[in-house]
Amino acid sequence: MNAMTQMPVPADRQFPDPEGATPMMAQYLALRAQAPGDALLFYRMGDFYELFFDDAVRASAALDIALTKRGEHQGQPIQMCGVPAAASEAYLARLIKAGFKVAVGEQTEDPKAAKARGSKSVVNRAIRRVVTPGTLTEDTLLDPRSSNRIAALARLASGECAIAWAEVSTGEFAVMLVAADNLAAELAAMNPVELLVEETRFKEGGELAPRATVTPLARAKFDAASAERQLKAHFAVHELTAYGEFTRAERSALGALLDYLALSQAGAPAKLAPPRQIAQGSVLAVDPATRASLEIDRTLSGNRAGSLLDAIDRTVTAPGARCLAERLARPLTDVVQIEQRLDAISFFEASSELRRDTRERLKSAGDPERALSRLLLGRGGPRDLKALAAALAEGEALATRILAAPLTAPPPMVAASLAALSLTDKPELSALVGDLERAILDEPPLLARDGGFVAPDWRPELDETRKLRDASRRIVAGLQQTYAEATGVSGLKIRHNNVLGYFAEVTAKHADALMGREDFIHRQTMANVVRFSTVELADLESRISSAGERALAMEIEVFQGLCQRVESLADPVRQSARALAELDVASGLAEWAIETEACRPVVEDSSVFAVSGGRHPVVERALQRTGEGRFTPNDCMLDGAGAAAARLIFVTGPNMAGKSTYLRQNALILMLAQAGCYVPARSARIGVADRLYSRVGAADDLARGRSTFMAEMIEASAILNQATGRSFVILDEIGRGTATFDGLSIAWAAAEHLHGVNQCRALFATHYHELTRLADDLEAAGNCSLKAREWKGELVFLHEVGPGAADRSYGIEVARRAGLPPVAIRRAKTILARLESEGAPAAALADLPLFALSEPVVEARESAVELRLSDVEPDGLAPREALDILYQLKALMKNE
Ligand SMILES: Nc1ncnc2c1ncn2[C@@H]1O[C@H](COP(=O)(O)OP(=O)(O)OP(=O)(O)O)[C@@H](O)[C@H]1O
Repeated sequence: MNAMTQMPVPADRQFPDPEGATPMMAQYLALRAQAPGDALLFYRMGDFYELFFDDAVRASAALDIALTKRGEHQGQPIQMCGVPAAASEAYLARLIKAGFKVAVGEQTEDPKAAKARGSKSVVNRAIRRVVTPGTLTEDTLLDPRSSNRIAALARLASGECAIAWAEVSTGEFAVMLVAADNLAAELAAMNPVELLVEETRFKEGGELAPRATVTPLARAKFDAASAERQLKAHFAVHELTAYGEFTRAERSALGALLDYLALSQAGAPAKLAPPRQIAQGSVLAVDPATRASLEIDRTLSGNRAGSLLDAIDRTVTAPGARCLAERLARPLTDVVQIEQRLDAISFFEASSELRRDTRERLKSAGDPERALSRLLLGRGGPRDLKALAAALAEGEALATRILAAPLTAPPPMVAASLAALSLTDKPELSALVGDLERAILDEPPLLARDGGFVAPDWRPELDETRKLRDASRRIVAGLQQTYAEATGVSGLKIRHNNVLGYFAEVTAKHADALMGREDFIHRQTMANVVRFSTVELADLESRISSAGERALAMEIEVFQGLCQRVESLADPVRQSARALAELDVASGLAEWAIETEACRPVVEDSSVFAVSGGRHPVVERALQRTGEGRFTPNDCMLDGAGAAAARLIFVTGPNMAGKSTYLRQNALILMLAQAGCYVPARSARIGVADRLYSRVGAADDLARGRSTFMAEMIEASAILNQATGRSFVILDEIGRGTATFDGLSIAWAAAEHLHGVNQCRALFATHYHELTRLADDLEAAGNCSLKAREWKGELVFLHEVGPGAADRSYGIEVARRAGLPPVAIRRAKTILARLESEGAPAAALADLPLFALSEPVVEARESAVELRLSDVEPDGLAPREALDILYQLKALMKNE
């Protein structure tokens, strides 16, 4: 979502006052006043949702539908547009995507009941929900493979900050304290679609979470004391300590979020799990710039294809895909937890048969998490019930299959999943699954509203009523024949509509045959046909409709009964759904590991980073796909303590040799290892990092008014200010965006700072060869370089990392390959030769980066004669041409 789509509707819009309004318009304006100002109001009128006034203007423009008028209010025409209720989800989806919120006002009584109160009364209506990006539950509106979080940010005057977040569709509800300078990193990890902030912090919210819709709330909503009351009431506990010791900021964030969810669900708040408190520092901090530059879940251009997540995702279910995305978004720092995840992968890696069976079974598990949440919110249907039953039954079968495998005992994480999935020790859940399977037809309709989903044999009374209804229908069908014979009109038809009920219909020319008869009562004459009712038909009609109504009422009762049972077992159902997702992730990662020869990393509490044969999973895949050759694996050895290896390594080498790839692949390996995944390497020993930073060629951040160089410096200063001895940093060509000496000085100082002050593990790619000399002076710094070779006049990149600094950059060769005009290439070679041949006459020249243009070169302007000569290829000249050129040169000399 971009900045343009944020809050397109100001909260303080004015609607007309109700003075002089028709009763319906008065009701509309009352509802409009209740709805949040920044939301559009969908006002249900029969089969349509109508929008009026400013709402109509905005919605008709956003949806590209006709803007019309309906009557007048206070002498002004009322603008109106509408969408059919049956297709409203598609329109909602488009509005939400465009950054709107929508309050849905429904009819809360039967129009007949309103009529009974008097002919002028208006059908009662109420706002049933406010649809916002963060409170969606509909499958059609959600991306099945990504989570849909809503977060609230509380910042106290004391500086204490907390973020609470929830996933309405799964019931997740959590909170964590966050250091102010980590807010952006945490929000990037969480990736909420909607962020609630105090109204005075609206702008800051947009900066912290540029991809979210930012919703400003009144300051009072963040009041910690009322938050505590609300939380206690919601979870029906005396003390919140049951769930943890929450600080004021945490309570404030949780309360604001809960309140918003309750309001958006119009008093029927989402069924959330009790708040989970996430410890600070339990997650590898990765700031938004790093996350973006490493292309974790989407590429810099915003696509999932080409990201790390896309490269390693072999999950077969939507909840599995969401769980994997979550792990990559929040890699861990706790070695024990990481090891547990790795154990689960190893378990599935060990047996290909078990892995295949597991993945096969999971494919039919569906998305029980989201089905459950829809049912809990009263928005589910029979299909959701059936989906839950299928998932739970599949889970049970899977647990039995895995436990029966002739393997070593499953590791703790897998064992916990199997325990959650087993139904043998959960009689109530098991009975529910059995009942759901028997009670609901195999392919039930989406909604319960129209019935037709309860299986035969489930309720004998229902079967009886249905039989009655069907028998009456058969009698009606039989009557057509009887009436045709009795009247002698063979074309007589029995039809049905909502106004007349069942009636006999004949063409106009046969009407007389029925008109005179007592048993046929004339009801309607149309252009071509005439309609009659009979006592018999009326009687059957009432029998059919009352049987139908009774059958529907029974079906709804069955549905509600089953929903209540699901609700009372929501916790174990949720745990089973989670277990399926985790088994999907573990077996999927094992599949990926085998397919790509990834290895299990040794993860430890140390400052070592030792990777042998490391690869970049995305670049490798791209090379395979395009058939451009094999990826060259490379080692990387760092030690924050400076004992086993250098802690800071300068990476040099020609352009295009693979420096950026090398830097990124090591950052990705660290991230994957801490997320509890295997890593693309022959072997890896990874000391857990607290923060990961990557400064790799920032693009212009013009939207926020920052030049490339400014953006680069902001990121670099964050790193130098925040990186600790346990952090891991990759820096790519820092300082290149400014004048040479400035750039070199900045790079130099940054390297010294990282080495001496931050003392973190760092890879530092640079074209400033002067920097490589630092490796001799700094006790724990080293050099490595990517090799290239000239072969038959062509430059060949080996993509191989070796010790020591690069000797040459081959920049001009790369420029030639890129198609710079030959004359410019020749010119560049001349300048380079001059720069190199002058050795070190002055400090300034000596300190020049090897291959950048700079001021002294501009002074060394060539004469016209020299320029003309440099274009001459003597071997290709005929004697006559050579003579001509000599004359030209003499003329040029005269002019100079
Ligand atoms: N280890 C490798 N094995 C095979 N090909 C590689 C390897 N590393 C990089 N490449 C290929 O080389 C291309 C250039 O790599 P990369 O962008 O990392 O170079 P660079 O040295 O950072 O270049 P520059 O200095 O111009 O930014 C990649 O797109 C990739 O196709």
